[in-house]
Amino acid sequence: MADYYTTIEAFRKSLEKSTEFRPRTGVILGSGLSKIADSLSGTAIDYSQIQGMPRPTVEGHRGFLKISRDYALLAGRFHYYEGHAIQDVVKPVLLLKALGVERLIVTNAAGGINPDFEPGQIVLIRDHINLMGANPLVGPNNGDLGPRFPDMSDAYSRALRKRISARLEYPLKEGVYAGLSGPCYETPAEIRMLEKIGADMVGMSTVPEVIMANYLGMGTVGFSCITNMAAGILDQPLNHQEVIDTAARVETHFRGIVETVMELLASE
Ligand SMILES: O=P(O)(O)O[C@@H]1C[C@H](O)[C@@H](CO)O1
Ligand SMILES: Nc1nc2[nH]cnc2c(=O)[nH]1
Repeated sequence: MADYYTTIEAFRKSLEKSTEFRPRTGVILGSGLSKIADSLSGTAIDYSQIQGMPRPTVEGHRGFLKISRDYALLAGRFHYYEGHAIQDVVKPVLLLKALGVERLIVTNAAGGINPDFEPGQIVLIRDHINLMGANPLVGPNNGDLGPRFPDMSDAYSRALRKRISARLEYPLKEGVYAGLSGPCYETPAEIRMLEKIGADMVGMSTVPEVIMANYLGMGTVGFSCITNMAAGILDQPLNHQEVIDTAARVETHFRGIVETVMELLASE
């Protein structure tokens, strides 16, 4: 495994110069959702000012950290399909760890497989299926950071999900997120397979981040914004513009949910 301990220490040192905030809650914002970070007060730190932090290359991922007393928001993640090593894909989580974050909210844009879902809907992630073909924990393990064989049976904290559902005015549907490497969207046959193995939505991120967060002992919750129905469900082609447009259309609604959850976690 990459020397994650050294990476976390390097981030800690780099951030010491730019912020004194040490929030307990971290948020990783998915495609087209970075406006949430604009609307919060705090210090903005561009990834270019953080030593060792890669630059995002995908439209909708801007590449800055917004930090306040209670929250650290990352507007920009790294995807395996961009050509980043899987050890770099998890750098946002390592950065949050360096700040002392204990709870993580991950968000993403995803294609809906479950026919009960529709574009624009926000779904609470109950579990995931790792079909990335990679795992950030492969390699020698540093037992000071986490166990060799991490348990993944509560990777999306059941307790936190329960509290979130109780706090929101209406319950969110829950679903299983299948994480594939991308960058192709799926074929209709692949979507039929994913449905059979229990996936409700499909995307190209989140899974490596949640594996790392779970390994490092962060309580994690995740939200998918269903930006499109997955391939073959509707008789229409898929494209990233639709993903960005749908995320933009429901941004205020999504932001309301994420902010409520952030307040809930900060008040504990
Ligand atoms: O970063 P997320 O998972 O929100 O972005 C999804 C997956 C791809 O990057 C992109 C495909 O349109 O949206
Ligand atoms: N893999 C995948 N990722 C997405 N991100 C947003 N929509 C989709 C989709 O349909 N498939």
